[in-house]
Amino acid sequence: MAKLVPIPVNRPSWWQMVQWISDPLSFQQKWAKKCGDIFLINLWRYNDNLVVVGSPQLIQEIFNKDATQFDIGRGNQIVAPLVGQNSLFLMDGTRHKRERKLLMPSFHGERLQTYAQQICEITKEVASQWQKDKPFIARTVMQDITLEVIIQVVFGLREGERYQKIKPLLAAMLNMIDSPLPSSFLFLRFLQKDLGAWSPWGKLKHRQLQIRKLLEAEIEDRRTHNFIGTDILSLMMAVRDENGEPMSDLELKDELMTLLFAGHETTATILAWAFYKIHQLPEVRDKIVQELDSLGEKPNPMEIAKLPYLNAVCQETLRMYPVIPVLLPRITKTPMDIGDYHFEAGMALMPSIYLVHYREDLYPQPQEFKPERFLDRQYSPSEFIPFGGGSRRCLGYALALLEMKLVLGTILSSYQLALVDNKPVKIQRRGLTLAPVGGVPLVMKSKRQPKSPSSQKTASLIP
Ligand code: HEM
Repeated sequence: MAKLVPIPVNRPSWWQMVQWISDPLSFQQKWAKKCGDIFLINLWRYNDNLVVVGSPQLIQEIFNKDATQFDIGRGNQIVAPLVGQNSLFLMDGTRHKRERKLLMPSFHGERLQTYAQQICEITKEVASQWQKDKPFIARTVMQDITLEVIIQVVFGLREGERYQKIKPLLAAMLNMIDSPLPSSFLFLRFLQKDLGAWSPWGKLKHRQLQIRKLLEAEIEDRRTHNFIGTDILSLMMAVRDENGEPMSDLELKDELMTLLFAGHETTATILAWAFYKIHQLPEVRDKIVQELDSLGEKPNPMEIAKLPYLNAVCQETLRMYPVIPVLLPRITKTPMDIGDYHFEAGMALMPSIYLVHYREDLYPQPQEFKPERFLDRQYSPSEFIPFGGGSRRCLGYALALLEMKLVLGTILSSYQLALVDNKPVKIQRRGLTLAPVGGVPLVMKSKRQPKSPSSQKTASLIP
């Protein structure tokens, strides 16, 4: 049987680019209805061979294929201006494999447990500044927490001049691409012109250079003083590959930028969505709080991380609100067949988190927030893909999930919060990510004491 090819979206490429930047989810929804699970898009002056894939079967085949059959780093040039050319995002083949092997131990196993207490303390410290009945923006506060987590966990920085400087610089750099119009700078390379410190691109590059200088000074300082801490930077400086080679300074700097960039925006955004849904649906909040109370007054952070309903709420939030619209593009190096489809060399395959997570056959009533679906059913690695899959699966997924649960658990057990108003919150592009418009305004109504387990019926906790 002759193989199929993806149906192209029959609109001008400039129109597709505008839609992709301004509202990538509606764009995908509309064209999936017309063309089915897989279609070809052409983004003006960026790439005319992009294939959006919404079928879990095809995505599983893509994940299963040997990574050497695709160029993935090459397809990620869009992040190069933010993280540098020596970032994991931009690597391919054996270089990518080696770098992942060097970085992976910092994000898994027992290492994670050592970060748990820090995450809870940072959360408590930030929340302690809230005043009763005074509104705050959930996304901003979450960014404060997640940036602090990255700075402490990755750099081991808690005080000092470098610490004071790096936080506002990074927040300012990312805030420069916080809505659709400025985000277009990332997609349109001809706009990336450094016309001095006052031009938008010049300003972004200037801030990036300042951050890189701070990172350079930190690495230098550690070398001079032979400092070895428990943070990720210390591990990165100590690891050796199978030939006994350490990571180069350029790699260290670019990977630090990568972790800063990939590790806190995403987690802050998903936490803001979680607070939104939890406070929109009182029954969800009540169930989480009951579950937290069942652990007693001062639970161990790793006990919080194991709570099943809290875990299901995090998964349902990740399902409903994909932080990025599609996974990293996998560019075919040679012509290849996947499922019933044939792809020529040079096609950029983009598994769509959004299309998969809103499939009626997998997630009945996908527009409804129903954490229970994750208690009732086990989803396969290509049916639930908030962190991607295969050889490029998110390096920080375990840290991100742990952070989500600990931040939610720490705050919900000690504070009664409420949404400032009941207006539905829309999704808007923020650089390469998708974030809630307005950032979810919340207000602290009162502090609360966790109830002792004996004063409640734990049997009724889980639906
Ligand atoms: C809720 C939070 C997060 C979400 C939703 C998320 C999502 C993703 C996704 C979808 C990818 C692409 C995977 C693919 O194409 O298969 C990715 C890659 C990556 N993420 Fe995350 N991420 C999160 C948090 C983090 C954190 C906390 C870190 C590190 C501190 C991190 C570091 C990375 C890195 C380094 C990559 C590139 C991996 C590679 O190319 O090999 N992410 N992430």
